[in-house]
Amino acid sequence: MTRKFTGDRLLVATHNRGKLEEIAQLFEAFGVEVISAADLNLPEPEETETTFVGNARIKAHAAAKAANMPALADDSGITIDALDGAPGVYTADWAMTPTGRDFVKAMTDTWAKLEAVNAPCPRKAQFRCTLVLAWPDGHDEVFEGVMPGQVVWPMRGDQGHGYDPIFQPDGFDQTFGEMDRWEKNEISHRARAFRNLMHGCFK
Ligand SMILES: O=c1nc[nH]c2c1ncn2[C@H]1C[C@H](O)[C@@H](COP(=O)(O)OP(=O)(O)OP(=O)(O)O)O1
Ligand SMILES: [Mg+2]
Repeated sequence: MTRKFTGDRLLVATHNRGKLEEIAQLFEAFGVEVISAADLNLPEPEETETTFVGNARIKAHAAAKAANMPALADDSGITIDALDGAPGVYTADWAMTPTGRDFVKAMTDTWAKLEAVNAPCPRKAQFRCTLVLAWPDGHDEVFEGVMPGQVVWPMRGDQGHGYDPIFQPDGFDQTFGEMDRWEKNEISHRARAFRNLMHGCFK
């Protein structure tokens, strides 16, 4: 039996503003208010696992225990076919520089890697999201969402966050970076995982 969430406030175990805004907007329609681990000054645990679900579990359980309330974590990233699924769980790491995250650099490097292997077009890729809802007693529920598409160049659009300007979802002419936040939030990997979460853990 899937455990239900019955509160009207939920802790979201993320330090990523872009993600938080999307998750808050998704919950808004259901009357659930979200607070983030960053707002509560909770520490950012190290993501030492090699899978999305493993890292989502680390973040969700750490926050649920620290705040003694249920917590939702999102671990996500892009998998690119011609790069054998990279960057995958290392999507955020590809943006790391000595002075913090630089996604223009990450997108430029990603494109250079695709050119280097002479990847045929379209350069198929998937955005993936794993959501873990964890309770302080150690129970958790896991939900996933995938949005297939292609990596495009040059970057297009200044909406969204992360790798949005180089990801064009299948069935659309715009990149995630060109879509307004409502549009992206209807079709994204995160929206798809969220729908599964609502079916599983909410009434
Ligand atoms: O919708 C998205 N649009 C563009 N890029 C995205 C998206 N969703 C994930 N991404 C990228 C950003 C980050 O480089 C990585 C997630 O890494 P991930 O560890 O799950 O998140 P994070 O470190 O940014 O925040 P936190 O761990 O505190 O939730 O994938
Ligand atoms: Mg992270």
